[in-house]
Amino acid sequence: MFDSQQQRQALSDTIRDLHQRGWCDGTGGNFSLVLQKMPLRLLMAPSGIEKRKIEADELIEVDSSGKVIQGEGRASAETDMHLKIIEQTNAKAVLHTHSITATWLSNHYKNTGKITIEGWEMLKGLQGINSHSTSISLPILLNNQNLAQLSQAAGELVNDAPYGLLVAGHGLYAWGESLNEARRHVEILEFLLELCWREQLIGSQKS
Ligand SMILES: CSCCC(=O)C(=O)COP(=O)(O)O
Ligand SMILES: [Zn+2]
Repeated sequence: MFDSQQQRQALSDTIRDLHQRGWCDGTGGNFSLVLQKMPLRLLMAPSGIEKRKIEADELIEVDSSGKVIQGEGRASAETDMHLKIIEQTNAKAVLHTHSITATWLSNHYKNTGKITIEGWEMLKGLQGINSHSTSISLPILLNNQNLAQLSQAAGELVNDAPYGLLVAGHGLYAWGESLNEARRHVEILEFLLELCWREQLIGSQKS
């Protein structure tokens, strides 16, 4: 079992790595790790912090109502989304990225409410998938600055979602039963979205 300092280090390392991938530029994205389930204690990046240089001691602890219980700064504007996903699934970590690919595709497909992805070997990186011959539907929610409404809408979808969902014109939420699993799911989903985007680009060049 990791102690709290190791968890801080693991989460801040993950955030900086995701920044290096170009998936949370500037202050974009937010990230959480469950320290304790009952009562809930969530380790999170504070609101408005640059993800490029976040350090372990800058992370804050948040309770089940989104109140900061340890550390400096405000809770993320999107804390409700993290709380809802953790409340409704077995997630121990939620990673929210703002890649160009997820931002563009979620906007492009927002009227269909989902992106269907099928047939790729990399699908097997998602927990529970054992064959390329499968199909996932990544739900897309319309963006909403009212986080109570956005998280309620997310709550209706998370149990059928493939460890991820998109918010239109905004980004990806991915989760897992450990920080490692959540990170793998971000990498897999971002990879699959990148394939969709490149297919779109090739398609639009042909026509
Ligand atoms: C330029 S980031 C806009 C806000 C956002 O979508 C995000 O993920 C970061 O919000 P936070 O309050 O966690 O800084
Ligand atoms: Zn965001």
